[in-house]
Amino acid sequence: MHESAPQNPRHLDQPGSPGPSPSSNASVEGREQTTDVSRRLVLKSAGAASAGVGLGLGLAQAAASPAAAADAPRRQGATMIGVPFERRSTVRVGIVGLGNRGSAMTELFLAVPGVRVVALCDTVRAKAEKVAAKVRSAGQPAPELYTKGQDDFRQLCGRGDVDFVYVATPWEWHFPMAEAALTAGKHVGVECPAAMELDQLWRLVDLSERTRRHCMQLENCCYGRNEMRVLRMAHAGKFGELLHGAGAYIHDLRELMFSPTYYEGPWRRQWHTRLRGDIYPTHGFAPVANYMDVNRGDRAVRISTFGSPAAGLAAYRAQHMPPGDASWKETYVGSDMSVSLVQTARGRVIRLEHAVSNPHPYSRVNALGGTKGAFEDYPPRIYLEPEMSGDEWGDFGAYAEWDHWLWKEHANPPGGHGGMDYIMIFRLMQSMQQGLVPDFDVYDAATWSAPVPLSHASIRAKGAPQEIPDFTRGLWRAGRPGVDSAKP
Ligand SMILES: NC(=O)c1ccc[n+]([C@@H]2O[C@H](COP(=O)([O-])OP(=O)(O)OC[C@H]3O[C@@H](n4cnc5c(N)ncnc54)[C@H](O)[C@@H]3O)[C@@H](O)[C@H]2O)c1
Repeated sequence: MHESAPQNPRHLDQPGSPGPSPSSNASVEGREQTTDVSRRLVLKSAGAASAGVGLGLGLAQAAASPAAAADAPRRQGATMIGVPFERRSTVRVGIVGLGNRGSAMTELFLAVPGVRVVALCDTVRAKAEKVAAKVRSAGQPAPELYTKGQDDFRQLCGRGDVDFVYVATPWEWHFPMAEAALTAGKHVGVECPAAMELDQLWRLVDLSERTRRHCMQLENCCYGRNEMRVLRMAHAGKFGELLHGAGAYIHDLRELMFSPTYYEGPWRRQWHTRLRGDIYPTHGFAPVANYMDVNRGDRAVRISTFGSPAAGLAAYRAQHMPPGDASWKETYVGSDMSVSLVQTARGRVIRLEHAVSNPHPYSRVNALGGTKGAFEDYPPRIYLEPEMSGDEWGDFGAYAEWDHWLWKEHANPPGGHGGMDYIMIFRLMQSMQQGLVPDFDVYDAATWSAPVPLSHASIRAKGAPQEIPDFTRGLWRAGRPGVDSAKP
């Protein structure tokens, strides 16, 4: 079974490397540790508890509250909101991590006109050579390879001829790699999630502001055809006043997580020995955050999470793994199903779910509701007044006129996940070539990833709400374009 699941192009995967986290104390032996992860986030959120951005507070009251901004570390540079890329006819890309994801995404970078893949990095030389062959067969010069160990990505980041670094490595590497790219003066796009700890998210915000380089969460689901259509309809008022939404990552990854060959080592499974909550929130959270203009007129202010027992991975191991397999040393603490509720400054509610360890058909839920109707995905269905009535869902296919211009222009995009990967890369490269403001920025990356540490902290605190920091430091109130872009 291949996680990218070409059988169903809408399935999203997570592809890994062994080795302990460079930045956490997580135990490979499996005992959950009260690591820096939970300590740091509890410290941060305790301060924000006085934020006054409470349940049901209206926008005006929320806006009047100084506490979220007060909780933020001191700004070290001007905001990156609304900052355009420097215009360049050719974008020169360096790619770090050439496993399942990095290798497939290289093909998409190569498919966009005006993009050159100039450097590749992976600790496994054979993987770099394989992807280099793809670059050459696309007619581009042989890329430089960086395969001399776990820190060679720093050399790639330091090259003078790289404009953009794409990071597709195990989660524990996302932060150090994004940090290195920004520090070297490069724009960086990071796979999901952007970082695993709250202080790392703040550090990315600070670094992006200081270096004047964009740090972006490459959340491909924001570019799904359904998501973009719902986004446009929501912004046009078709659902009325938006009230609630839901997003999820429900994907049975047991076979892949125990496969000796699919990921580069057991990194993906080992995160289940460290954190209890929603360790992969962005696929579900980001599209709904876009519908609700989070960081563009609304703000995610707090999260409460409850987690079920962790039983699925141990049950799978008992059935499939031979005695003596290294996995028998692991203790899984991650909740098989974690359910989070996020409240926004305008009082809206977003439900997030994460479940990857039990039998269940794939779903990102992707739901939205307002005063005039509702949408639910998997399968897509819509209920809008006055078109529908009598408790009968309507045909979402009938609303194709609401497709985003990117989908109207690229009806059959290449690549996996139904084409949204390509649409995202095309749009990002277009923004860099034309000198546009990116559709999403470091504030979105930090907000969408914040449930990783905060859901863990909430579960440990018996579901107690954890304040989500205002990474914009007060600038979330102004409306501005995002993924719902105008055609340039
Ligand atoms: N957005 C999506 O739809 C999507 C889909 C799949 C994977 N992902 C993300 O992509 C990332 C990679 O997943 P994957 O399935 O490709 O995993 P993988 O294990 O197949 O690939 C990771 C690669 O990183 C390399 N690597 C590890 N440490 C490194 C280091 N220090 N320097 C250089 N290279 C290093 C490994 O050798 C491996 O080739 C993860 O963050 C995952 O969540 C996102």
